[in-house]
Amino acid sequence: MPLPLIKAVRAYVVRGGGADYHDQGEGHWIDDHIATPMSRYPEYRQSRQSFGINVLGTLVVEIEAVDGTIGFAVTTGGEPAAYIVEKHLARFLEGRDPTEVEKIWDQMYFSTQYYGRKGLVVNAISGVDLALYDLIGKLRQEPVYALLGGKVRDELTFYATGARPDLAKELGFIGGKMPLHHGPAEGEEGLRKNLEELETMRNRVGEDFWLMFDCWMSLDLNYATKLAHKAHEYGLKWIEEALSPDDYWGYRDLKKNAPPGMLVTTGEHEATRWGFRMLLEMECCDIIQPDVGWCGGVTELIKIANLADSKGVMMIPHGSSVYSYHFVITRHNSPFAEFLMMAPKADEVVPMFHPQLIGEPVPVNGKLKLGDAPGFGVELNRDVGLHRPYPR
Ligand SMILES: C[C@H](O)[C@H](O)CC(=O)C(=O)O
Ligand SMILES: [Mg+2]
Repeated sequence: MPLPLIKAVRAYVVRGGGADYHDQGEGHWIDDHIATPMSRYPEYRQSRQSFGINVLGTLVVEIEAVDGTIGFAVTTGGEPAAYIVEKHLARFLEGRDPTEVEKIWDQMYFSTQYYGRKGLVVNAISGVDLALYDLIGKLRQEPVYALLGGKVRDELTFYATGARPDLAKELGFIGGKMPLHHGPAEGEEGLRKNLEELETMRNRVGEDFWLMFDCWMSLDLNYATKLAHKAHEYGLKWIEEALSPDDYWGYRDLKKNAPPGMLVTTGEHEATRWGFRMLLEMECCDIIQPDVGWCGGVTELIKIANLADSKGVMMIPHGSSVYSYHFVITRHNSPFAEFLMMAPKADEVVPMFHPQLIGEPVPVNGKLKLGDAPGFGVELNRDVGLHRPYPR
């Protein structure tokens, strides 16, 4: 039976937490002297908010069908992304059949290609695509994982990202990914401190628990190679996003020169099948980490995941809560998932996209069974101060 046509697309902006998970209060581990490409400037070293990491805020996209059913999604991009959704992308959806996902994606991408391709525009496209999947699921009364071919395993298994892998172990996660705190501009002393932190955590968690470093694009090839070799002594499982996302050549060389057994991972700031094709064909990494809210949405992630699968590369999406859980549960090359610890001290499991999602599931003992609620299985919290800057 044909689904009701799309009546309206609306884009809202929300401040504080949620999809823009770096928009946190003072004292949160996620904003405490984390190495970034801006760490070369001492005045921007202590806080990522100081250089504007949270300047955009959260984007909420709603798509309403003529029967009143609403699909929605949250991602980042804030007001500029809301402008793109309302003024440019909405025309490719309103009046159309919601199941035309491929054609809608194609039209959104190619109509914006002259100013888009990556970053903010693909972020906005991702938000629309996720809301469209949520709408189709809600109209068909099926969870998104069922639309994607169904579960290949009963439950999700998680590692945790946060400043306290030792506590993550107690909470039942299979591993802990810690932020790197000191970049190349902090010299040998910074390198020593990075290694001391790793050693401390290794001593606390024992030999077998996975420990990883998230370098958030902050290093150069020499530093990353040196860090990888020194960290090997403490059993570092992977080195993540060590270099600029544009430095495919650097990633290729880092992977070639990494110590045996240590994985090189990247991709959370990469977008589309073409960006990931570069990473895969140049053999830049062992795990690709697309963020489904940034890389082009589910429609594009299907293509990215298939490319990775054909190369025998794992695809472990970056964060993004329910939007990645529904995908990961359907893929053999995504054997585990990331959980981002949003508690300020990384000492308890709290919903990743709080306060924007109602009913957001969280891992218990590092595991999660997905329910069968339609769409992505969550509702939008309308009490978070939704602001629609560009009503039509
Ligand atoms: C901890 C990282 O710096 C960043 O905030 C999150 C991230 O890159 C990840 O979860 O991966
Ligand atoms: Mg990361």
